[in-house]
Amino acid sequence: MPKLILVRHGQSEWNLANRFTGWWDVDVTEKGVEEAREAGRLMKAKGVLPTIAFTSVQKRAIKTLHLALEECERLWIPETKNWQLNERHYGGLTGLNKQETREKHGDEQVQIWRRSFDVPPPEMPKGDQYDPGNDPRYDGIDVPQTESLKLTIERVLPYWEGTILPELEKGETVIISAHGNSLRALVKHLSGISDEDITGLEIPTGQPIIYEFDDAMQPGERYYLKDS
Ligand SMILES: O=C(O)[C@@H](CO)OP(=O)(O)O
Repeated sequence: MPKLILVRHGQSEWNLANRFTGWWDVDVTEKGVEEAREAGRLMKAKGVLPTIAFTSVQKRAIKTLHLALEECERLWIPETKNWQLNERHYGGLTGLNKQETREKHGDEQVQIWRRSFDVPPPEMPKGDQYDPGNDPRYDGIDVPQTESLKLTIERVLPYWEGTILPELEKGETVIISAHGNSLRALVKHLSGISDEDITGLEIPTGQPIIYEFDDAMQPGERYYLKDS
């Protein structure tokens, strides 16, 4: 049965600093490095070994992938990076401290920006210090100025359907190393979670999530590898 492994990057510097991150390219912390390595050790111990890898163009996800693959001795597998697996773009909130933003705008507003299905955060002004628009990795890409989960789904799912799913159909064991909200987008689709219920779903850092696909390429119940 083809298997899909989803892993959110290990703790990032801005997870630790409690700042809205989005497309800003922060590194993993020491704890994040250890979480990533532990994910790889777990895959090795459980014998769930990826044969092909996908990740975003953000170093916290790329490094997590490499650290995990190193631990399970799979650094050699083919790997593709694509911006469509990036974290949701946090718009004008990027760089702000989450607690200070709650104090300024209230808990309810911040929760809407963070977890509502289709309300995007305020747009990032052009030329903002955290605007990745001129970064060469985004050449030829229409970099968004903000994204809701709905907008994130609109660019994650075409990549899933056009590029990743065909690899599973060939029988590959696929690992995707990505981000809290790009993975929420995928899990919403694969587990058929409603627009209302997705607001309550959190994806922990460095914990491999598994889907097994049947002959008709229908995903089973997702589970945490540590619980299997
Ligand atoms: O800051 C971010 O980009 C994300 C992930 O850390 O935060 P949130 O939990 O608010 O979606």
